[in-house]
Amino acid sequence: MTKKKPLVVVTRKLPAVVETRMRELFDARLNLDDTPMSQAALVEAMKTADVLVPTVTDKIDAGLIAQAGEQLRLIANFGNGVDNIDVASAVQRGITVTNTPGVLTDDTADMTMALILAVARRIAEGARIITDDEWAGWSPNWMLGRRITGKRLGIVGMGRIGQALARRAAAFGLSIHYHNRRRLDSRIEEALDATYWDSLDQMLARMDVVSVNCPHTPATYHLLSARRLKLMKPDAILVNTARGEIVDESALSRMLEAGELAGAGLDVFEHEPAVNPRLLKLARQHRVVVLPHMGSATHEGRADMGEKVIVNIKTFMDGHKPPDRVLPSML
Ligand SMILES: O=CC(=O)O
Repeated sequence: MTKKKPLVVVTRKLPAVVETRMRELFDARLNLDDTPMSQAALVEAMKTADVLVPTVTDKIDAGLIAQAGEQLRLIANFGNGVDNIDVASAVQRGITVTNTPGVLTDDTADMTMALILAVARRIAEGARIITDDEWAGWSPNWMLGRRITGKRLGIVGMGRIGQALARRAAAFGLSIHYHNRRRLDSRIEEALDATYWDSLDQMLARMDVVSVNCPHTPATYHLLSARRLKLMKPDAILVNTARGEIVDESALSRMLEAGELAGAGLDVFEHEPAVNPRLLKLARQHRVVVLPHMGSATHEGRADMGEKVIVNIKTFMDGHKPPDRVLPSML
């Protein structure tokens, strides 16, 4: 007798190659027109699915998890960050949670480096000048940015993405500094030629560029608070490709408006897809470069993320521990 295929509800449209494979392996309920699921549709999915595949745009909170049917055993997130899921509530209810680490490391590190360069070298502003037909010709004192070679980069969160950024930034001549919950193994630290700062406050005060690369958890919410942002040098740049909630956006806007910080590059925001109007104004004045949460957005990355989701579901359904299980203790 053939085993009944698990009912897998996917909340958003995924790459075609992923959806095709999901249809072969599972009783897959796909979101073909990619409209984000309503709360009612999410509740229905929780009540009927064996496996839910949400993304960063779905808030799977304790209230929703409390409505899960008995059969829901796995939430296989299409994404690395799991701050959209109340992992502790899920696990308490016997639901396993998985994510997609590793496959978006390089793409996100690339985008972080791109934002550092974009802010320091005024790339978005220069491109706009051309497309708005405002270029009157080259001149020695025009569109001057900041040299990044020889400057100090402070990485907040030295996991996979932080380390991938460190390798890229070193090639651009930046010296590498980091703050992390746990100090890296000395061999890794040496290979990266990275200086560890036990005190985030002290590191912030000495960096020319600060990059946020830690996960968003209750412990990192507003980690870059008004007080900490004020520690940064006025000619420093802040870049965030992790999660908007880690930086106090209002405090950051205030400092940029007051000229207490040179610039910022932001791929993520506190209330996505809404962007703080003050940040938008700053972006129009070219003191901030803003991007619409596209750090991991490559064709290859999305296909790889889908493959990870499939492997997690398949392994779990075959009765084994899925490779990317997330436990509350990891957060
Ligand atoms: O932001 C994207 C992710 O966490 O996968």
